[in-house]
Amino acid sequence: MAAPARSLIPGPTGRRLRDHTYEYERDRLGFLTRCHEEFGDVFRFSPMTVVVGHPDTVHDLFLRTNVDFRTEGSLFSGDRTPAAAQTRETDVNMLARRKGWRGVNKSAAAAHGARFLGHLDSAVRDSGGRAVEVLAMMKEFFGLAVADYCLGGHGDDVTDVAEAVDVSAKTSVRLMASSLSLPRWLPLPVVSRVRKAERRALALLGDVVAARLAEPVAAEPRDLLDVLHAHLGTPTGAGRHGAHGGAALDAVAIARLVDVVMRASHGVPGATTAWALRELALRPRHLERVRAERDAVRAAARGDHVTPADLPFTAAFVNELLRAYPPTWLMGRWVHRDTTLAGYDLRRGQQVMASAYHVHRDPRWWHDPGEFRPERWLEGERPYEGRAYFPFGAGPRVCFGNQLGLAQLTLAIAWLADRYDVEVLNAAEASPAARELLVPLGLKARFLPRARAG
Ligand code: HEM
Repeated sequence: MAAPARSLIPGPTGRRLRDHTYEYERDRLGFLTRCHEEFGDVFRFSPMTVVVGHPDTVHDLFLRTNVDFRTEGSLFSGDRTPAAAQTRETDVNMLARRKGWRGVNKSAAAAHGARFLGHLDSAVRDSGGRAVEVLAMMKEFFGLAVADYCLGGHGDDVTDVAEAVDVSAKTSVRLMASSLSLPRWLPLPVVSRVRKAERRALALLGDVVAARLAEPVAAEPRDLLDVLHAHLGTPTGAGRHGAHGGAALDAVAIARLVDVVMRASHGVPGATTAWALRELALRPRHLERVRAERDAVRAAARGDHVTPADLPFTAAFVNELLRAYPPTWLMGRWVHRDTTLAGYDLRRGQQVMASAYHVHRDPRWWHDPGEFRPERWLEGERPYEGRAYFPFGAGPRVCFGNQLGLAQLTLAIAWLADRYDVEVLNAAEASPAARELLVPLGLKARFLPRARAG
């Protein structure tokens, strides 16, 4: 017989919540490391926040999402009945996954891949050899790239949407980054700014969606919008997760889904590219291998036609970046109904967090986790025990763009290393900053064209 669940979760005591929050805000990674060492794989950070650190528990949490746990719905949808809005968003999201997965990952990704490096080329050229903030530059570039993937083409309307989503995501960061949950309905100036930016992004997106829906359905989807267009009118609640009748997929739901995709990926691949440039600057032997691999493809007379499969070292380098510096380092779920996890009782409304950063560096599951070693991914065996690697999350809400993200990162890093000498001005100082994403804060670089680029 299973042991009864315990209700008392260990954790720092004796101080008021505010003190722990202060300590956490001063050094988020260090605070969680210390709690983990002292209290083990399940600890309480505040009465409403629990942190889990064992990979099996993390996966249990992820796999039970949409049933016992929920991801946060759109915070800023303007809807005052969050539960209903969340159910609707979950249904639409799950429908897009069921119907669009194949198209999203193959046909639309191939069409997008052909345009992707052109966007990167313009972004780097625009910097004109001047020192730039790498994070800002890469965030903007990937924002445009994801807009292209979702909406296709280079039209001004797509650029306007990318900019509006960028403003909306940046405005909301102040709320999202707060470790204290603010009631979203409070009439605070920051909440109304967030809502205004969100409404503008949705209005622009609505125009692009309406224009596309007026066209005939494309035979081969060129982008995510084509995939969704083909399923206009499909009931969203018909699947396993839609227990609420499921209104038909309509233009509003499509615009919101595209908005979610663009906002969920905001800054994420950009952060990993910034880490890549920092690591390549600190470890020239990795740079040499990335370049040698790209040269080998050229020598095999395939010129510029290169796929991630041609670049195994660069792909391993990307895996190692996502291990050592997972951009979405802390993932959370809300308890949707009273339940148990890892033998502890949880109450509806509590939040459960899992740190990929800590699991990815736990010596119980990894050899030499402190070493940055891409080769570990090329040695034949999986380089970790169990389920100790989850830079994209897992379960029904696993990252929507995981394959796309890996392909984009591998190609972008190989392309940059091949075409440019990237002079990083402060690689050693830009150490991990655990904000809403894990980033090398303040990283600056100059992109100088290489004489020998092909
Ligand atoms: C370095 C690349 C990327 C990383 C590391 C990453 C990571 C993640 C993570 C950790 C989650 C949360 C998963 C969970 O809670 O279980 C997530 C969600 C998501 N990602 Fe990504 N992501 C990346 C790129 C992208 C791209 C390029 C797109 C868009 C095409 C994208 C779209 C999404 C969406 C829509 C969600 C929300 C899924 C949902 O709530 O159902 N991501 N991503």
